[in-house]
Amino acid sequence: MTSREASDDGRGTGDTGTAPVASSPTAGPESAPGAPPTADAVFGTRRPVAEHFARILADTGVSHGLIGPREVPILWERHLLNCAVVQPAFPSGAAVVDVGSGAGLPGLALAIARPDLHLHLVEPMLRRTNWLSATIEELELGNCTVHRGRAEEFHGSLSAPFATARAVARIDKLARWTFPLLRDGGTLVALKGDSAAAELEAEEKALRKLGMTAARIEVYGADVLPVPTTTLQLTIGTRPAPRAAAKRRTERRSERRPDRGSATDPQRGGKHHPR
Ligand SMILES: C[S@@+](CC[C@H](N)C(=O)[O-])C[C@H]1O[C@@H](n2cnc3c(N)ncnc32)[C@H](O)[C@@H]1O
Repeated sequence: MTSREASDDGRGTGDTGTAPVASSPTAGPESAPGAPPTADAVFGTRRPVAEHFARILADTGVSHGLIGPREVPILWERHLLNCAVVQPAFPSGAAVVDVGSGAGLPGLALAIARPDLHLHLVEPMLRRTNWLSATIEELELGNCTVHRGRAEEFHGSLSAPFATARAVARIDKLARWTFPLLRDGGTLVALKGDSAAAELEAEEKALRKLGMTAARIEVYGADVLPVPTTTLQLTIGTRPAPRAAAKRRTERRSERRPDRGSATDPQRGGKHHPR
């Protein structure tokens, strides 16, 4: 991401169209590096689509400021493979919310590798959502939906059994943003790298308060990448329905204060029931 784009959320520009991605008007396309032989093991028959995505990233991904030009030579290892190797974390047919998708990482890499998944790409910046929509169209991906906005804005309206994110926020903040997007028993698969164990240790108490019931660290791609991808996977429990939760809170309160019943409770001695 460029620093200019980092402070520009694109709102209020009135630009709701789809950005062209096939070629950049201002810069010549950077040439995407060829796919390494390991791409076959990760993308299988979808390798040509992954190669097409690599070309788009190297061209309009750079000229639209979604990735830096210095990322181009390392597109496969650092981005496409780094993200797509995580695919075993998701069971067949699962819906996955990618929070802070940016240039479609990990969302589009997963959608390409696994056409059985449905990826919901959540991203607040207009320039990025336009680029994502145009890229999805160009790659003819039928298993992606783009949602423009911050993750918090979708609490209560978007939910899935899985969420994922890479390079978006520390795990405690990410959990606050993503747990409400998970169905009961759902799992956040956060691509974290070396910081996974330290972040979990530092935030475990806070994460349990937020509803985490299990956590594990899984490493993917050791056979295909010089630096494999480390994920922190946090599973949440079953949340009580809002009405049941409110009832339970009321019961707990009156258990704690047995001398204080309701205003019309003869035990309470309120004005409706003078002694
Ligand atoms: C450093 S970029 C990472 C992009 C991509 N995940 C990757 O690994 O290349 C962080 C992204 O998170 C997005 N973001 C920041 N806050 C967010 C929020 N509250 N909800 C959803 N996305 C957010 C930003 O707009 C940006 O695209």
